[in-house]
Amino acid sequence: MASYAVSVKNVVKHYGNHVVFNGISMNVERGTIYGLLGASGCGKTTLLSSILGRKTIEAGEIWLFGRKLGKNQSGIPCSKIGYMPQEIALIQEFTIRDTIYYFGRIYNMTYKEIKERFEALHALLELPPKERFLKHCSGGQQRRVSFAVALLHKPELLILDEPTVGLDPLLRERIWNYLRDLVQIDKVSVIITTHYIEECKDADKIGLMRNGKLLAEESPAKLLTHYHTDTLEEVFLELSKAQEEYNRTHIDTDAAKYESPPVSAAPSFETCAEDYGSRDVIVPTTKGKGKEKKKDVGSSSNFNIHRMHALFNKNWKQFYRNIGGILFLISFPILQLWFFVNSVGTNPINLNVGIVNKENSTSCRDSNWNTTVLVDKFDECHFKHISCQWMGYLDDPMINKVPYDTVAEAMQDVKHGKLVGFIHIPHNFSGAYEERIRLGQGAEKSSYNFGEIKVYLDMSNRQIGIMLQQKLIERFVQFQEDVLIHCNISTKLVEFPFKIHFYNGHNDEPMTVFMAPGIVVLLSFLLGSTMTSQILVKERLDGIWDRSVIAGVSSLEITLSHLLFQAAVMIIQCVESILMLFFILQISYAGNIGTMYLICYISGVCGMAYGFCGSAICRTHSEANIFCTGGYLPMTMICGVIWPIEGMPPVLRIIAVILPCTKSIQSFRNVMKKGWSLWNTDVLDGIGVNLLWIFVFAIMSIWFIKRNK
Ligand SMILES: Nc1ncnc2c1ncn2[C@@H]1O[C@H](COP(=O)(O)OP(=O)(O)OP(=O)(O)O)[C@@H](O)[C@H]1O
Repeated sequence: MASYAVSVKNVVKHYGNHVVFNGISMNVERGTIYGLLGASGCGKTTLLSSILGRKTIEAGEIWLFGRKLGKNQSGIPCSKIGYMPQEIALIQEFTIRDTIYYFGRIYNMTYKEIKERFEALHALLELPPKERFLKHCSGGQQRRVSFAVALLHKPELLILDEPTVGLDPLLRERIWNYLRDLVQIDKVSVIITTHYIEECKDADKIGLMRNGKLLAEESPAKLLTHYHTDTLEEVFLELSKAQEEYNRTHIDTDAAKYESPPVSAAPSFETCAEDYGSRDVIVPTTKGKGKEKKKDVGSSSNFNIHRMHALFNKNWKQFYRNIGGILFLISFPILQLWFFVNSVGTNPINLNVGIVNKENSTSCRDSNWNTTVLVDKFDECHFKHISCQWMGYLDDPMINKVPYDTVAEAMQDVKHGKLVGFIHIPHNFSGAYEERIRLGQGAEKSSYNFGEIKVYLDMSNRQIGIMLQQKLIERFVQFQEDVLIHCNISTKLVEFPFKIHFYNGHNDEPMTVFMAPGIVVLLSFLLGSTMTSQILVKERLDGIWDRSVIAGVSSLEITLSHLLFQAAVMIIQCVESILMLFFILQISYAGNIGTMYLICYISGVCGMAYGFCGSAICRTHSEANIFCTGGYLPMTMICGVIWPIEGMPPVLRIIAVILPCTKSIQSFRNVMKKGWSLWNTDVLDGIGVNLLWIFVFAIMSIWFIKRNK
C-alpha cells in the first residue's frame, strides 16, 4: 500500500438506487501518470471525488500515500494534492492574479512564493494578462488558470479531471510534456481523466473504465501488445465487447451490469486478472466501523487565520465588484419601506360617488348657512335646501361627486363599475329633517323616511366601501353638529353617549402603523434568507465550495466567512430600515430604537439561518428561491402582519405563534407602540423564539449537509 500514491479497494458507490460502482479497485504508483479513461457518465468524476473525500462511499477503502481516508471520508489531503475539477470552479469576479493569490493564501504560501510560482505558471500555460477578470477570459483560458491553481503549491499528487478539453493541440502537448517532467524530476503522481484516449498513450498506466468497472489497468504499451493493435481506442473497443458479451451470457439481472467477467473471460495479463478477482468480493460497509488510529490524511484544523483572511478577502471582492448586487442590497430596504408607507394606509382619492339630489336639482352655488338655516323669532329652526349645505361637506379628496337625475341611472352605473356608490337625497329632505330635529319623537313617521339620506355602496372592493362609509358618517356627524350650532341647539343632543379613550395610539392612525413592525421584521428575515441561500448555492454550484475545501479550507470556515460577512451587511440593512421608518417616513414610536433594532437584526440572522438550511437542502437556485419564498409568503399571511392573529382559528394561531416572525413582530410592536423595554418578557420572548429557530435551522443544516454528501 505504501508504494501507492492512491489505492482504491473494492469501493461501492450509489446515488440513491443508481449504482455507480459496485466494488471498483485501482492503484496509482507514486511518481507515475495514471490515465483514467472512459465514456461520459461511466463514473470517472465520482471516483475522483471519492478519492478526494468529497463523496461518501458505501463500502471499500481508499488509501492515499499509505494512509486510509477517514471513515466518513472527510479527511482531505490538501497540501499534498492539486485538484483541477472538470468545471471551471473559479470566482468569476476575480482577476487571474486574485485567483492565484486566493488559492496561494489558502495553501498557506507566502506572498513571495506565490509571486514566483505565478510568474512561472503564467509563462508555461500562456495565461492572459494578470489583471484580466476571469469572466472576461475564454473557456480555454479559464481552464488554463484552473490548471495553474492545481499546480500552484507543487503538490505531490495531481488529480486532473479533463484538463486538456478545448485546448490548442500544441498547448496540450506542452502540458503533457510538463506533466512528464513533473513525474520524472519531482516524482509527482498524476491521475488524469480525458476523453482523448490516444492522449494517454504516454501515461505510465491507464485504467479503462466502463459502466462503473475498470475493464483493464495496465501500461498502454502492454495493452497495445496484448491486443495487437496500434491504438488504445481499439483496445477499449475489444474490452467493451468482452464486457458486453459477459453480461449477456452470464447475468441477466439489473445489478448484473455492474458485475465483471470472471478471471477467465478477462484479459490474461496479471494486474488485470488480479483486479477482476478482487472485484468479485463484496466488502461489507465501512460506515460506523472501527476507529481510525492514525490521523486522517491531510485533515487540517477547522480554523485558520490565513484561510479566514483569504475567504473574507474573497467575499469582500465578490461583494464590491458586483455593483448591481450592492445597489440591490442597499436600496431594497429603502425602496420597500418607501413603497409600503406610501402605498399602504393612505386614503383613496377621487372615488366617483353619484349624487341624486331630488331636493335641489338646480345649482347650490349661492347657498350658505344664512340661506339654508333660518331661525325665527321663536328660536325655531327652519331648513331650506339644507341638502345644498350637506353637499359642501362632501368636498373631500376622497370623493368625486357625479350628479345624476335618477336613482335608476346611478344604480346602473354602480353596476357597470363607473361609481363606487351613490347618495340619494329625497325631494322633501329639508322639511322632513327639520321636523325630525324640531319634534324629535313627536315627528310624523313619514318625516323619518324622508328626512333620511340613503347611501348605496358597491362592496365588491370591501376596503373602499368601508372607507367611504366611514368618511360619509364622519362628514355627516360634522354636518349635523354644525346644523345644530346654527340652530342654537346644543350639539350634545346628537352626540353618542359613549366615550372611548385611546391609549398607545389613536383611532385615526393609518393601517401603516399597525403593519410597520411586521414589514420591518419580515423584510429582514427575507433579505437574510435569500442572500444566504443564493450565495451559498451559487458557491456550491460553481464548484468554488468544493474546490476551496479540497485546497484545505474547512466547510466551517467557508460557512462562517459568509455568515459573518452577511451579518455585517445585515447591520447596514437594519440601520437603513430603522432610519427610513422612524426618521424619514416619520412613523411615530414610543420605545427604544436600539431595542427595535435588535429585534430587527435577530430576525435577519434567523432569516440567514433559514437560508443556510435552504442552501443545504436545495441543489439549484430555483429550488432555493422556492424554499425562501415558500417560507416567506405563508408567514406574511399568518404572522400578524396584515391581520391580527387573534382573528384566526385556534390551530392556525398556535402555528402562527411558533413561526419565527410572529413573536418578534409582536415584540417590535410592543416596543414601538407601548414603549416596553427589552427586559419585558413579552419583548424577550420574540428574541427567544428567533434564537430557538436559529438553533433548529443550524441542526437541520448540519443534518442535510451530511446526508447530501
Ligand atoms: N449527484 C449525483 N446524483 C445522482 N447521480 C449522479 C450524481 N453525480 C453523478 N451522477 C451519475 O453518476 C454517473 C457517473 O457520473 P460521473 O460524473 O462520475 O461520470 P463521468 O464519467 O465523470 O462523466 P463525464 O466524463 O461526462 O464527466 C452518471 O450516470 C451520473 O448521471
